Amino acid sequence: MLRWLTAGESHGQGLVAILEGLPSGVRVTSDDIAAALARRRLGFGRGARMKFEADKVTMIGGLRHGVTMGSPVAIEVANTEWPKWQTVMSPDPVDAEVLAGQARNAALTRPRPGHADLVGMQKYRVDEARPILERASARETASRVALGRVAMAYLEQTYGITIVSHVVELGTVKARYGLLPTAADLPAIDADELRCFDTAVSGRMVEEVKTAQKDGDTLGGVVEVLAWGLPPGLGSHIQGDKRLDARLAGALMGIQAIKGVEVGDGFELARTRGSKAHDEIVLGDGGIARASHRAGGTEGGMSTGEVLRVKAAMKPIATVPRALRTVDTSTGEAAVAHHQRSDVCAVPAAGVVAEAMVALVLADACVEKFGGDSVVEATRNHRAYLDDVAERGLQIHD
Ligand SMILES: Cc1cc2nc3c(=O)[nH]c(=O)nc-3n(C[C@H](O)[C@H](O)[C@H](O)COP(=O)(O)O)c2cc1C
Ligand SMILES: C=C(O[C@@H]1CC(C(=O)O)=C[C@@H](OP(=O)(O)O)[C@H]1O)C(=O)O
Repeated sequence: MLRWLTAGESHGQGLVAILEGLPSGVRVTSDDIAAALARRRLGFGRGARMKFEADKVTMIGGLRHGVTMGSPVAIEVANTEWPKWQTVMSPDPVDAEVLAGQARNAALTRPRPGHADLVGMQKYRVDEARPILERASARETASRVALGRVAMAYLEQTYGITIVSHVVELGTVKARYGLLPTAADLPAIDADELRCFDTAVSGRMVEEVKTAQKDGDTLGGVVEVLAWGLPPGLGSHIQGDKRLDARLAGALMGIQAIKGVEVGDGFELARTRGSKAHDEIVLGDGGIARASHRAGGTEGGMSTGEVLRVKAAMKPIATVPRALRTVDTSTGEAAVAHHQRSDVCAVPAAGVVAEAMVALVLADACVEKFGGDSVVEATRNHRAYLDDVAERGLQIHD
């Protein structure tokens, strides 16, 4: 079993992340992780903080000379903003007079609709939103992307699995494309830092963000994560919590602001008759084949061996510049929500986080299916399983 955990606040000293259960022999470096973190900062419409803050990565444990040892991988992502916040966010007590002189310490008593502020104040018995928003903030996703990069290295090197995300909807703009059969078919387009594989559509998405920004508004959208090279049989039908689709949905919904998940043609299938909804099993050139790919790569809670396709819907950013109505909890009077600098749109970044979560779930399912304390052992188990499926005439030929 793979286990992961993160800690740290948005304006704290840094984030820490631990991943336990990977075999030895996975090659990954702090540069690989820094590159993954750099991708998460991209996307047109992100706020000023993305420009002036750097993600400083330190590998704390689990690796030696760029190779995992089988021990827990521990990563620190330092917040380079920390010097400005070290009094306000000090873990140790700070003199009240010193704190009073800090503008950053002003009590946040005008909770933002759509963020964790109000319910967090109710639940954790605090009189302002700072202790809540610090952890609710999607800054935390940097630590999950760091772990996801390690999981991706394991998936690529052991099983040849590739994972990619792209933006399929941003505000009212939709991207249209056919099903991409292999990762190699992806055009290498990252237009205007919007990870959308259709340049024309990317341009319209950028305009959508600019217009929202001009209007003092924010945007959400939909990202899709695709994974190639999965073996059949990851996950299981035998218990709800073992189902691969359930595990993917839980992990994607665990990303800040994700409000919907779809596997394959999900919601569209609900509107389609059974005769048109399922992927018929037919005789292809080499043996068994599928006539279509609507299910998105899972059946019965197990990977089918086809391209995995999952979508995640992100609601618009909660910190709306043209601030929304709220109540000032210190006076009990009507007010507008507190607003600081903020992202207008973080959909492409959410795609990078979604990739990381898919990688962690798939890595967990692979560890469960193929075991092995080293990459060599896991690779051998994987090969033997695929050979057996092929010998029994059950391999899918697309
Ligand atoms: C990559 C990313 C960046 C985000 N940036 C912001 C932001 O700048 N301002 C904001 O108010 N919310 C932002 N959010 C959304 C909030 O983190 C989220 O709305 C909040 O944690 C409340 O959780 P909920 O939306 O799931 O209810 C971001 C989310 C993600 C995934
Ligand atoms: C810091 C990151 O995202 C932050 C996520 C976030 C939120 O409320 O979720 C609010 C913003 O923080 P701040 O208000 O300090 O500018 C984003 O910048 C990051 O992704 O690294």
